[in-house]
Parts: sequence; structure tokens; C-alpha cells
Amino acid sequence: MKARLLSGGTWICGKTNISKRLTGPQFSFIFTIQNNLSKEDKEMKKRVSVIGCGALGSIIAQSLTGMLREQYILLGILGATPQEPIKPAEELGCKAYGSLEALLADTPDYVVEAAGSDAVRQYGARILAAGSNLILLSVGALADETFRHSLGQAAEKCDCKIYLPSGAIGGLDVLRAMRLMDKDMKIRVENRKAPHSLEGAPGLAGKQLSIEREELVFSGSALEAIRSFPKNVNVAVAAALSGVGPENTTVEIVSVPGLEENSHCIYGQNKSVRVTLETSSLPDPSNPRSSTLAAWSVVSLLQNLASPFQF
Ligand SMILES: NC(=O)C1=CN([C@@H]2O[C@H](COP(=O)(O)OP(=O)(O)OC[C@H]3O[C@@H](n4cnc5c(N)ncnc54)[C@H](OP(=O)(O)O)[C@@H]3O)[C@@H](O)[C@H]2O)C=CC1
Ligand SMILES: O=C([O-])CC(=O)C(=O)O
Repeated sequence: MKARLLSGGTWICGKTNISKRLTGPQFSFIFTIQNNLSKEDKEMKKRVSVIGCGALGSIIAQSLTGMLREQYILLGILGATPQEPIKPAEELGCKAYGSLEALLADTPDYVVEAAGSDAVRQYGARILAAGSNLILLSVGALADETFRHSLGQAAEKCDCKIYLPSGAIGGLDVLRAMRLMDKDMKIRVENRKAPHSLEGAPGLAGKQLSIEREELVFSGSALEAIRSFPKNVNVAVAAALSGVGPENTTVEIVSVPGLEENSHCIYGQNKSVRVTLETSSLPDPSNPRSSTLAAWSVVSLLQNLASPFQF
């Protein structure tokens, strides 16, 4: 059971509010609860589980036990197989979950997804129904309007939130404000990546990309882009959801031989504002598709959630 002192001077224990003015037996009851709390509970750290222990999930899990350790406890990691998270969990001193059920049994405050859009579709609603907030890196899963609405409804039903970190880009705040000013605003996203960062995407249908010349490999809506390049343009879907939606956001994907950074340029324009938001960042050494910045955007989001100042 968790107990904490609210600012008005009221102790809250589970769902029971107990007035500060209570004395005698009631007070000793409160005091006993306090003394039975673990150190972590006394500090009221938020409890987090991570899905995915690849390039980005590893950075997030390490940060939870490192720079975020004063605010958060890493409960455990869920991998693609029960074996996958065993080693990282051992190193970080948390659980290696064998199933989603095991993760949910821990009742985390937040579940961070860094596993892919299939995992979002497979687990998202169940995580929310269990009362955990969800932080999604595979934002592309939300391009599908029907799925997005059903996940939103699942969150509302359980009074939970779905957090969309800025990922490998920035400026989602300005796009959201611009959309409020003018619903007919325009957004175009240009993604530039080295050929090996695009390899294996269903949209290439096995085509080998040139290692000598730049080529436009995709041009269309963000909705089509994420279907064709599901591991490359989550950023475009995030930009689209901040603005005019995946069907109305234009995306171009360019293969650039020799390019060391993943580069994303978002052009937004409404009646009175014009923005160019360019982010170039190094990919993760173990996964050339993903910029490490995306993992740090989750770390930053978690830090923000624990801060009295909200960005
Ligand atoms: N929002 C943004 O700006 C960005 C989002 N992303 C997205 O973030 C996600 C994570 O990226 P990254 O860490 O680089 O990817 P990785 O491929 O490096 O890691 C993902 C890990 O999750 C595992 N996995 C797959 N399915 C499941 C599942 N159902 N449950 C648990 N684990 C699973 C994978 O295992 P296996 O390899 O065996 O499948 C893999 O180990 C990707 O979807 C990526 O597209 C990436 C960059 C930017
Ligand atoms: O990490 C990046 O540069 C972008 C990315 O893969 C994505 O948006 O899916």
C-alpha cells in the first residue's frame, strides 16, 4: 500500500483519505503503514517496465537505473522471446518478463514501448486496461485511424494516458499550435537516410539501393509511408498527428549514400507561420535505422513527467 502526504495535510493510503487531524489509534495506524513501506515507496518513485531491449529500449532501461534512478524504478523488461531480456535484466537488476501477463502483474505506472508497431497493436489496449500509462516509440502504429481511436478509448476508459515522445525529431509543439491556428496548414516531411538504414523495408520489395547515387525511394502520404517503411518514418507520423493527420501529410524518403546521420526535415506552413524543423542525428551503432535521439526523447519525457515544471 502506498501512502503520501497531500499538500493540504491529508494522508492518502490506497484509496482512503485520512485527515491530518486524526490522533490516537488512527494516527498510530497511519504511522504503522509508513513504517512498513519499502524505501522506494517512501520516496514515491514511479515504477516503469520496458518492452523491447534493442537499440532504443536498452538506452531507456539503462537511463532508468542511471540518471532517472531518483525518480523511477525499473521493474523489468519484456523481449521478443523470454530469453532475450535475461542478460540485460541481470545487468540492470530488474526482472526479465517471460510474458505480457508477467509485466502486467507488476502494475507499472508507465510502460515504455520500444519494440515495434506489432507490439503496440498486440499489447497496447491490454496495458491500458490494466491501468498503466503507455509511452510509445512506435508512433507509426497510430497512423491507422481505427486503431488510434480504439487505443484512445481504451486509455480514456481506464483514466490512463498515451504519451507520444518527440522521438528523433523536435518541434511537435509548434506544429500542434499551428494546426489550431489554421486547420488547412500544410506539412511536408523529408527523411534522408543512408541506403543500409532503409534496407529490408517492405516498400523496397527487395530492391537494392544504389551505393553511389542519391535516389528518391518514396513520395506519398505519411499513411502510405509508414506502411512501406514501418521502421523509418515514425517521425513523419508523429509530425502528422501533431498537425493535419497521416493522410494529409506529405512524405519523401531519400536514400543518400555515405550519409552518416539520419536527417529529418519538416516544413510546416499555415496562414501566418512558416517553420523548417531540421534534425540530423547519428543512428544507433547496433541499429542504423534508429537515431539514439529517439531513446533520449523518452528519457527526457520521463524526466519531464517527474518535474514540477512541465514542458
Ligand atoms: N518515434 C521515433 O522517432 C522513432 C521510433 N522508432 C521505433 O522505435 C522502435 C524501437 O526501435 P529500436 O530499439 O531501434 O529497434 P530494435 O529493432 O533495435 O529493437 C526492438 C526490439 O524489440 C524486440 N521485439 C519485437 N517484437 C517484440 C514484442 N512483441 N515484445 C517485446 N519485444 C519485441 C525486437 O526483437 P526482434 O529483433 O527479435 O524482433 C528487438 O529486440 C521501433 O519500432 C522503431 O521503428 C525508432 C526510431 C525513432
Ligand atoms: O530514428 C530515426 O531517425 C527515425 C526513425 O527511424 C523513425 O522515425 O522510425
